[in-house]
This record gives sequence, structure tokens and C-alpha cells, in this order.
Amino acid sequence: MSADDIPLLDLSASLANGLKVLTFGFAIYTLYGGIWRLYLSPVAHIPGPRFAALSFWNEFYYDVVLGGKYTWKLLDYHEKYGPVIRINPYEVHIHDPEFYDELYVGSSKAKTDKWYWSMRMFGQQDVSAFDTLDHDKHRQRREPWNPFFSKQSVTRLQPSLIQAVVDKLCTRLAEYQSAGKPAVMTHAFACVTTDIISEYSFPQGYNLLDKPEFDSQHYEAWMSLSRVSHALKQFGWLYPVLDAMPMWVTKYTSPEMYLVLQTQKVLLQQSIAISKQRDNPQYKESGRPSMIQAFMDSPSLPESEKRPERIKGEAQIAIGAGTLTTTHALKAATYHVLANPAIHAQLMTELENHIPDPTSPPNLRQLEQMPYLTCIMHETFRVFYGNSHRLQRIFRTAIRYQNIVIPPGTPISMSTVHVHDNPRAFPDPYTFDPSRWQGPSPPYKYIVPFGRGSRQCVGMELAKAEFLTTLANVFRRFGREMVLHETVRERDIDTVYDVFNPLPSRESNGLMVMIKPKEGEE
Ligand code: HEM
Repeated sequence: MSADDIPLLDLSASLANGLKVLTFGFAIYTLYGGIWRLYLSPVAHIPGPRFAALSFWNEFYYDVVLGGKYTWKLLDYHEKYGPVIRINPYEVHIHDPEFYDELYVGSSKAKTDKWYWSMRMFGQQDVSAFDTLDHDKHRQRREPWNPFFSKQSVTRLQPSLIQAVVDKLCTRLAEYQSAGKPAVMTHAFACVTTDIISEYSFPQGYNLLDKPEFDSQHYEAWMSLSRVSHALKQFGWLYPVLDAMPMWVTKYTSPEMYLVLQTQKVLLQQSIAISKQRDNPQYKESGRPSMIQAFMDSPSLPESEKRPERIKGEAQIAIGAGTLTTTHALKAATYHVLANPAIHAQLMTELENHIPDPTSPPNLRQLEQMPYLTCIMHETFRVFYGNSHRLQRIFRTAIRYQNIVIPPGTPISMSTVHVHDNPRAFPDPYTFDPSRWQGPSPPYKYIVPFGRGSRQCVGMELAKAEFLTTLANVFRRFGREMVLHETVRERDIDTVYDVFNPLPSRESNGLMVMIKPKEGEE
């Protein structure tokens, strides 16, 4: 053997030793991590299943593998461990409707932050008002939203914007009526809400109602993002990887994500185009400023906050939040009214009395004065929940629930599903019953579809106006002829998955209705 054949060091032995050290190190790290989470963590004293406190895999199983079931599993844990429990290594969950206003507080009561882990559900983080973690930064970013979505602005724009879009919907529904074909109302309502929010947000709206069929693609794209939201939360690297892949690869490997990313790219292009327009001297005279333009002109935002990439983030939240939620509310209301003859009859009587001529629709103030219609709105907001997922708040000082002290920095959450389904707050919660909102003291305290406190939904007034205008017009014009078509509550309406947005069974085809010809016109 020559000197050259003698290895300088035994490579395979070194590799094996290195691997042993790594494995040992990893085992110690995992063991210490487990001990820390179970016994040393600041929330170690909070009751709850030990395996849930140990890692995120328990939540992963219910939300990623089963597709959004942890919300209901939490009820089993609460049953066993009480109203305040630890549901993963860091988060504490509370099941008590009385505590809602203690947790979701306004700025004057306490500064509360959001939790980074949960806020990566929709890919972007710390970009829009919705996903901003820090309380003070959120206040600054929320500022330009407020005047745009105030009650005053919505009331002013109701006739020219909301009513105009709803008129278009009625024209389209009349075509379905003449053709004798069923309409997928989930998609019809999604076109309405998208056309309204896009008109609000951009200089030109999307005009989905101009397409020959009710567009489903836009709705499905946002629902796709919702469906992958649990995986995005669990694996922080997933979204950047999907975003970095060439679009043709994404289209092939994940058609749902492809739709989402494509929609986001369009939003970015629109934000860049508006940003460039600002340099144009005629820009100011171009008519009603869109929300995106108003953001770019806002005196309360520094220039660093006006980058097209950030403004695109705000647009994404407006379009996503503005499309899905109100669509689901309208879908739920239409089903429950048509499925309950007594409720249907009472609504029709009220609409025919208040709107003698359906071609002269009432304004928002008049709609708000229709007592039964508004009871239906509250009851719908109760049964469809709004967002089905829990919302975390982090206090900077300790807070107390009964005799349990929750340390500062802990993500604490509650779930609308648990509040709205609570029989103490709403007896017989599964029954759709608008009459619970009649009488001297309706249970307003417990209805929280828009959240509460400093992060309460900024689109609340718009959502209510869209809901009242759409439901009143559609039922006043077609209510006596509309019937449910192949739609079943348990399969198509009830929420069985929580993907941030409430989701029905996977077999659902959405809400379908048939509009029969008017009597004497057969
Ligand atoms: C029935 C319809 C709607 C429901 C149930 C709903 C529900 C909610 C809820 C619960 C939140 C609080 C989220 C959190 O605390 O993390 C929220 C926030 C938000 N919603 Fe809505 N929403 C609706 C319609 C709309 C519409 C039409 C818009 C249109 C602009 C909108 C835009 C937003 C925005 C921008 C936020 C973030 C606000 C902030 O963090 O300051 N929502 N929404």
C-alpha cells in the first residue's frame, strides 16, 4: 500500500459520529422543548390536554388532515377541562360568551397585538391592516379605511353603487326565470359582492355580473386561499415557496393556489397602475377616488406605507373579505327564508307593504326601518357566524379569567361559532328563528359576527347595506316564485368545516334556486 492509499481520516466513521452527535443533540433539544412546554412555559398552569400543549401536531391533525375540525374539537376539551384551556404550545382559548368584550377591547381600554403564527394564514403578514401584528401600527394603517367604510359613506353610495349592482343581479335573475333554469345563488351573490367591493376599491369595478353565466372562478379562487389557510399557518415556508414557483408549475401542481396567485398578481398590477397615475396631472379630476387611490393620498400614512406591494396587500384583504363573508350571509338567509314557509310569508308581507312598487326601491334608511327584514339579518349573522375561526389577541399586561391569571404576551382566543351556538345565549341555537330579535331586549350582547374592539370589521356597514339591499330587492321581485332547487340544509348550508370562513360539506354544490314564471305568465 502506498502512502497515497492511506486515508487522512476515516470518512465513514466521522460521518457516523457526526450523525450520532446530531441525533443526540436533537433528542436533548426535543426533550428540553417538551419539558419547557409542559412544565416551565408561562402558560404551563393553564389546564388542557397535555398532548395539545406539547406540539402543534394535534392542531395539524384536526385542521390540516381533517380539513378544519379543531374548532369543534375544542368544545370537547372545554367540556373536560373547563372554560379556559391551553390548545397548543402557546395559545389559550376561552369558552364563555360573557368574556367576549373583555378580550376584544377597544384601544382606550388596552393595547392588544395579533399573533404572527396565526396571521400567516393568508400568506401575507404585516402588510395590510388585517394582518398587522403591532397595535400602534395597526391604528395607523386602519386610519385611511375608516372614512371610506363609515356609515355616512355607505349610506351616500347605496343608491348609486349598491342598488345599481343589485338591479343588474335582478335583470340576470329574470333571464334565468325566462329560461327556466336553476341559478347557483352562491355564485350570483359572489358576483354582487365582488362587483360592489371592486368598484369601491378600484377606479373600475370587475363587472362580473356582465358575464353570460354567474362567474364562479373569482369566488373559488378566494375560497381556495381559505382552504389552504391552515397549512399556510402551520408551515411558514409554504407560501413563499408556492409564490416563488413559476406559474406554469403552480398551475399544474396546485390549480387552486394558481388561481389565488394569479388574482394577487392582478391586484399588484392594478396597484402599480394607480401608483403611476398619481404622477399624471389629470389624476385628481378623474372622478370619485377609489379606496386604493385614497390610501395612496392619505395624509396619515408615510410614503413608505404607500408602496404598491403594500397597497396590494390592503386590496387583497378588501376584495377577499368583501367577497366571501357577505356572499355566505346572503346564501344562508336565502336558504332559511325559502325553507321556512312561515318566515317566508311574513317577509313577503312586509316587503310588499313597504315597497309597493318594486321598480322604486327604498333607500338604506327605509330598509333599516323594516323590522322583520332586520330580524332576519341578525338571525342570519348568528347562524352563519361570519368567520368560523378563533381570533387571537395578545395583551401587554396580565389579564385574569376568574381565578386564572393569563400572563402578558399570551395569544388568547375565542370562537364566534361557540358564542353563536351557545344555548345559554341563544336557546335552541340550531333553529333559524328571527323572532329572537323581536321583543324588548334582543340578545345583541352576544352577536359578534364582525368581532369587537379595535380590530372590529371595518366593512360592517357596507356588509349590512349589501345584505339588506340584496335580500329586499331579490325577494320583493322574485320572492313569490323562488323555490329551493336540490339544496339540503345539512349538506349545502350548515357549517361543518372551519377554514377561517365557514364551509359546508365537500359534496355541496352551493345554494341553488329555481325561479318559476309569474302566475298567469306560464
Ligand atoms: C357579513 C360580512 C362580514 C363579516 C361577518 C366580517 C367579519 C369580520 C371580522 C370578524 C373581522 C375581525 C377579524 C380579526 O379580528 O382578526 C373583520 C375584519 C375586517 N373586515 Fe370584515 N366582515 C364582513 C364584511 C366585510 C366587508 C364587506 C369588508 C370590505 C371592505 C370587510 C373588510 C374587513 C377588513 C379590512 C378587516 C380588518 C380590520 C382591521 O383589522 O382593522 N369585511 N371582518
